Parts: sequence; structure tokens; C-alpha cells
Amino acid sequence: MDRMKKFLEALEEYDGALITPGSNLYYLTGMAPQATEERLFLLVVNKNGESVLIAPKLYENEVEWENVVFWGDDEDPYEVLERVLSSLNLKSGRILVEDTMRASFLIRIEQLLEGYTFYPLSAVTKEMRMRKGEKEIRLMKKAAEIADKVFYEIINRDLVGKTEKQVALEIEFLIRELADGVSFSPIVASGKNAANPHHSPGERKIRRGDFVILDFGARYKGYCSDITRTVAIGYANEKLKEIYEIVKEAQERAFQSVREGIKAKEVDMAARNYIASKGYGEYFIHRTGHGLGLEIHEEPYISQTNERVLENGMTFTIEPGIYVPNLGGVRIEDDVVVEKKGKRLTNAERELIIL
Ligand SMILES: CSCC[C@H](N)C(=O)N1CCC[C@H]1C(=O)O
Repeated sequence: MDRMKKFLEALEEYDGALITPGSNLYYLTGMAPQATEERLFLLVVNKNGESVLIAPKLYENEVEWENVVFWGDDEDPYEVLERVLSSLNLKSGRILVEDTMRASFLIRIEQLLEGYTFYPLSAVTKEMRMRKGEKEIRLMKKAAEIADKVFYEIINRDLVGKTEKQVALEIEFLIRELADGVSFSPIVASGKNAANPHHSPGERKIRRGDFVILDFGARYKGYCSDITRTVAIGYANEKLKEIYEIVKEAQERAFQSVREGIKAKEVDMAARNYIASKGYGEYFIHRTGHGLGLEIHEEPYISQTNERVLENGMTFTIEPGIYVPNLGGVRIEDDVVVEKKGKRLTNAERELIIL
């Protein structure tokens, strides 16, 4: 069934939806306009399935929608919106609003729509998007293969003496050659910096003895991959080697626990309990993984508290890590799809590689 049709069926308890560009608009309509930023680009939908697209005039040759009203830079888009709302008979009720809509749009819309209660659009779309179809999984597999390929390309280069920033840029360049873009800004964290899970690549030069966390992903036809590997440079410090083996085993245990019908929190606990049993519990400072799809982070989150039951077609990461301040860190991450059991989409080497 067409996604928009399914969305309208799920709309039951709501009176309409206001959808600005982002992953939901793309998921429902295939539209992904670039750089709409401060210009109002809005799909207005009512529960009868009638919709009007309000779009800036500079997208005139690009967008296709049955009912569309273009507005020029010399016009007030909210006057257009007022007319559209009345033509769709949207006068009061419960309305879904794209979660990432700019506050400046929402504030103006609230002034136009007195008597409405707003709800996040994700209340409906997250349920639809969580289970991927065959085509979506094929695209995610392709994004994952690109991530594997980029990993091998980057470790075949001499990283010693390069700054984290340079390596991040090289990774980004490699991804952009093979995919539509990056799924997030690559993380390159070397030496002590690897103790920060979301380290921003900086001016530190990579040197012998470092463990380096490389965390990046590709976006392919909208779908994201996300991979992390930790490599040693020149030789492996004994303590970090021990930590590496613990993280590798924790990742494997979490992966082996995946099956249809298990709760997300059970996958988290498979990794977390193992790391705790080895005495490093306090150094595993984030959830074990997150859902992956059109967004780099989406449902289902693989956290200690998530009661969500895993179903076939759900896709997420498994990425335990241990981060020891003033020493460094190790993280190993794969993308996984539930197909009765778990199946890895990323497959780059997980044994410790010493470059
Ligand atoms: C979107 S930036 C972070 C990408 C990374 N692979 C990631 O998702 N994480 C790194 C540490 C934990 C995990 C997270 O939940 O943020």
C-alpha cells in the first residue's frame, strides 16, 4: 500500500498534519527539497486525504504535487497558509506537526490556528518507519557496503602524522565519491580523545601507540549506514588490547541475542552485563545502539529501558564501547536487521587491526 494512504489511515485520531521538509516528508512523498531553510515549504494534509503543498517559487520547476501554491519572496506565506487551511476546512482539532519544524514557523502557525492542539508527527510516522520493507533494506545494505569499503580504503592509507580533522575529511571525501553524502560528520578520535564517544575531530596528530576510533556512515538514496571500528597504530597497548577484546565479545553477545520477539532492552543488557562482569561497567556510558533508517538516530533505541519488542524488518546499530578517561577508548559498531535472527549489514573486520 502506498505510504501516504497508510499514513492517512493511521491519522484517524487527528484532524490533519503540517509537514515541513525532512525524513517524514521524504518517506511519505519522495520530496526532498534542498535548502528550504527560512522559506516556508509546507505540505498541509487533512483527514479526508486532501492536501495542498505551499512552496517557495524558486522550487517551481522542481516539485510536483497535485495541488500546489507557490509564493514569491515578495509575498507573505502565512497569508497563503490561511487560505489553504480554510480551503481544507482545517478550523480546529488535533493536528500533527513535523517534529523538526522551525520554532519561528510553529509560532506563526499557532497564531493562525487558535483552537488547535499540536502533536508530533512522529507519533504516527515512527510506527510506520520502524519496520523496513525489502526495498528499504536493500538500500540500507548498499549504504552499509559503502561504509565497509570506505573503512578498508582509509586504513590502507598511512594515518601516522595526519590530524584527526584530515582523516575525517578523507573519510568524508571517500563516502561522497560512492554515496549521496555522509549520514553524519565522521568521528575520528585518537589516543586520549577516544575516551569521548562523540569526539569532534581536531588538530591532534595520529601517532604510534594510539588506538583510533573511526565512526562514520554513508547516506544512499536517503538511507543511512553507521559503522565504528577501532584500530591500533604501530603496536597495541596491553590495557587497550584487553579492553578491545571485551568490547568485541560484548558486541558479539548483543548481536547473538537479536531475534524476533526479544525486547530492545535485552539486546542492550547482553552487551552491558558482559562489560560489567569484566569490571568496566562504569566506562560504558551510552546505550548499546539506535534504530537506523532515513535518520541516523531513530526508533528502536537499544537502551536499558526500551521495552519495545523487536520485529522482522527493524534495523539498528549495536555499538558498545568502553571509554577510560586519560587512556582512550574502544567502540565496535555494526548495522543489523532483524530477519527472525539478527543479520549484520556491515561486515568489515572486527578483529583488532594494527596498522
Ligand atoms: C550521529 S553522531 C554519533 C554516531 C555514532 N555511531 C553513535 O550513534 N553513537 C556513538 C556513541 C553512542 C552512539 C549514540 O547513541 O550517539
